[in-house]
Amino acid sequence: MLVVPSDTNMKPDRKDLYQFLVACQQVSVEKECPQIATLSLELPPLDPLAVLQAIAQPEDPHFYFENGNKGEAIAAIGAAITFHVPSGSARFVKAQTFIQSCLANTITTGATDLPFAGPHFFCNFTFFDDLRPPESAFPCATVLLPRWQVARCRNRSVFVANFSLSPRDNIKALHQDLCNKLTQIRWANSRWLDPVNFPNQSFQNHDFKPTANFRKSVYSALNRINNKTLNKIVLADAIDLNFPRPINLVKSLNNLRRLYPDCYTFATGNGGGTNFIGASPERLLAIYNHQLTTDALAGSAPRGKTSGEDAELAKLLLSSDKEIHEHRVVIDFICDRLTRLGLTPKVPPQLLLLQLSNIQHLWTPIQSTLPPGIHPLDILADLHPTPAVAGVPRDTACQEIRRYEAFDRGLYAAPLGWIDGYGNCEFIVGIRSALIEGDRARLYAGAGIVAGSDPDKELAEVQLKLKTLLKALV
Ligand SMILES: C=C(O[C@@H]1C=C(C(=O)O)C=C[C@H]1O)C(=O)O
Repeated sequence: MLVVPSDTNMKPDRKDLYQFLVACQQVSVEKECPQIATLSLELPPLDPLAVLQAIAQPEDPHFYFENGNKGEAIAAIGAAITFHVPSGSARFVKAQTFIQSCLANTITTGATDLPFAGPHFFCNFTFFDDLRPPESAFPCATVLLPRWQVARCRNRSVFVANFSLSPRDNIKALHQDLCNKLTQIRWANSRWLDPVNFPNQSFQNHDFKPTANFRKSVYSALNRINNKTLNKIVLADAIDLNFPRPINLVKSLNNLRRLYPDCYTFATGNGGGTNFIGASPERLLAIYNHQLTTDALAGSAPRGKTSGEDAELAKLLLSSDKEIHEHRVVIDFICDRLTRLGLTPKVPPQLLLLQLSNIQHLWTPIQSTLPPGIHPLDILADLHPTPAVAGVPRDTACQEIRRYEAFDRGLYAAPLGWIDGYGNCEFIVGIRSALIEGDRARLYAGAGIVAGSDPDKELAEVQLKLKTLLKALV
C-alpha cells in the first residue's frame, strides 16, 4: 500500500483530489493493472448507522459493526471490489491472497492517521466450508472492499472512499459521485433513528418451544458424551418467523445497539435482500498494533431478577464444575492453536464473568503479542470453529452437528469482521443472530453440551438466547 502524504483537510471539491484520482489512473496505465485509490476525509462527528440508512441502496452489499463500549461504529456501503469463495477449505488462504493483492495495488491519501482511515476489508465466512444445497444466501467466504465507508471513533468521524481505477474509467463522473455522496452523508442525521422503535409486541411474549428435534439431539449427544465419543458439542436450534411487515434493518440494528450495549452489533447484507444481523458478545480475534486478544466465552446462566438472585446465579456459574469444564476446553483449545502458530498466549489466572443484560457467561480474554509474518486470516483459519461453538474433538463434533441439525448454519457462529491495511482487525463470532429477508426471519441459538448437562436447562438457555434477537427485530 502506497501512502501519499497530503493536506489532511483535503476538500472533495478541490482540484488536488481530482488530480489524485487522475494520477492513480495513470499508475494503472503504467502498471497495466487496475489501482485502488483510497481517500480518507475527516467529517464532523456522525452516526454511521444514520449514514447506512441515508445512502445504502437495496442492491448495495453492506456491512455494519458497532462496539458500543468502545464508542466505535463503522458502516461499509456498496462495493469497490468484492471477492467470493463459493466453497472449500482454502477459503481463508484465498481471502488472504485477495486482500494482499489489493493492498499491493492500493494508493491511499488524505487523513490517513485517523482511526478507521484507509482501506478496510469486511469479511464474513460461513460456519462450514462445504455448503449444503440449496445454496445458502452467502458463499463460504466474502470479502468486501466497500465503495463508501463511514466510521466513528468516540468523537471523531472519518469517511473513506475506495475506487478501483482502470484506464477507461471516467474520473470526472467518479469525482462527481464522490461529491454527491458526501453531500448526502453530511445530511444524514441520527435523530432520524429516534425514538427507539418498540419491538414487535405480537412476538414479545412468544414462548419458544425449541423444536422436538433439538431436545432429541441433546439426549442423543449426552449418550455420545457418556460413551466418550465426544467431550463437548454445541448444538443449535433455528426458529423461522413471519413478521406482519418487512423487517427494517436499520431500526432493528438501532434497537440491538441500545438493548445490548456490551455486545458487538453487526449486520452484513448480500445486496440481494438478505441480511445477517445480530448482537454478539464473543470476540474471536482483535489485533491492534501487533497485540492480539481472543475471548474464550462459554458457560452460561441467566441474569437474576433481583441483585441477590443475580449474585447467587453468578456464584453458581463460577463454581460449577460442569460450566468450568465447558469453559476450560475452550481456553485449552485456543491456547494450543495459538502456541502451534508460534504465539505465547497469556491467560488471566482467574475466571471472569461477562454480564450482559439478559445472560451471563464465563469469560477469559486471552492475549498475545503477534510475531511478524502471521496474517490475521492465518489465525482465524486455525481458531474457527472453537469449542465455544463446535465441540471437542472438533472434527467429530462438526460431523455430529451436521447430523443433528436439520438446518444449515450459514453465517451463524462463524467469523465476521474487518481487516485494515496494516494487519489490524476485529472479528466476532456471529452468535445471537438472525438471517432476515423481507418479512421472514430465521433466529439461531445454541448451547454447549458436556457431561452433566441437564437437557431442560440447555433448552431454557437456547430460549433465552433466541429472545435476544426477537426483542429487537422490528
Ligand atoms: C452457541 C452460542 O453461544 C455460545 C455457547 C455458550 C454456552 O453454551 O454457554 C456461551 C457462549 C457462546 O460461546 C449461541 O449463543 O448461539
